[in-house]
Amino acid sequence: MNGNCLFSPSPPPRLFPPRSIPSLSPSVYRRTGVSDDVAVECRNLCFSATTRPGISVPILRDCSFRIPSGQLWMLLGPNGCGKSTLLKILAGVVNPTSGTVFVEKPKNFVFQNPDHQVVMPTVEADVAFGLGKYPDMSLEEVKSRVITALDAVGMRDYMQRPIQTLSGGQKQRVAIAGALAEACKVLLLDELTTSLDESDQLGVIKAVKELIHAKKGGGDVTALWVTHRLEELEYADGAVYMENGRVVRHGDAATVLDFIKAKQSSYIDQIGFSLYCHRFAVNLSVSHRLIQTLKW
Ligand SMILES: Nc1ncnc2c1ncn2[C@@H]1O[C@H](COP(=O)(O)OP(=O)(O)OP(=O)(O)O)[C@@H](O)[C@H]1O
Repeated sequence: MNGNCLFSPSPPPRLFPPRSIPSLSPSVYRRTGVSDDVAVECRNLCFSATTRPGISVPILRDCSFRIPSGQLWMLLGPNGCGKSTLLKILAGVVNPTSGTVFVEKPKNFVFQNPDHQVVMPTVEADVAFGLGKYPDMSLEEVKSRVITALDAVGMRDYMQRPIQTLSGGQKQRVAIAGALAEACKVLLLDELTTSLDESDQLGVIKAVKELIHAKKGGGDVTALWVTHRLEELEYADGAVYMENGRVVRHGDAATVLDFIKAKQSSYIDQIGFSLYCHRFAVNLSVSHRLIQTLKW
């Protein structure tokens, strides 16, 4: 590899959102009272959006949970329950209305669509791109970080590949490697597998799980993964389940999965009972009409 191909002396202007995100309001993003083995913690977090006519609409209501360091957690819930809003608050892109948030730094946000995040012509240059903000870093250090990060996501053999020749899942892994190269401690991953085929979905989720459990890429990495797919819970250590802006359950993945399945089956039972009642009523009405007709 030719390390000199990684950078021009001054990095090109950034067209896309940075991978490392500055916190908006330090007063709500603090570690006060959070133990050292916790990577993410929210306490009584609320967020309301103000609509055009000036009406305040509650989106997140009193959300509290904590994620231990070095674990992969999933954030689940029905459409519109507030998952993306919560992730944006954790990323520091949106400020909460009240409550406190702690997210270990450096933290990185990986977007749903990798094309919004992979910006350079080759895999190697893309993973190195974020390191351009450390002008004193030697090329050897850059090279070593790029190799370690690509190794962590199983993409080392693709180092010289043009980005446009990669599949969606491979691009996701390159985006994750870019975050790891910057030695991030917390990865915030927004529905990465939504647009991927089944093998790419598994490839990305396994890469994240392996890097967390193998502690590759240097130190403990913690990930929070937003998903709609219940089957992805199988790969998680823990989960947060939301409904209507509230955290309804959080804890180990198996317990949260059991809770969601129980909810689903009670919902199916309710529908079944309603259908049964409906059919019974229809049958009754038909029988009644039949009797009337026969009488006539
Ligand atoms: N700035 C805003 N103004 C008004 N309403 C908003 C705003 N941001 C989010 N919402 C509303 O808040 C609710 C939660 O949105 P959010 O995108 O966080 O949900 P989600 O769980 O990520 O949904 P999905 O699973 O469909 O992606 C939605 O009803 C959304 O319309």
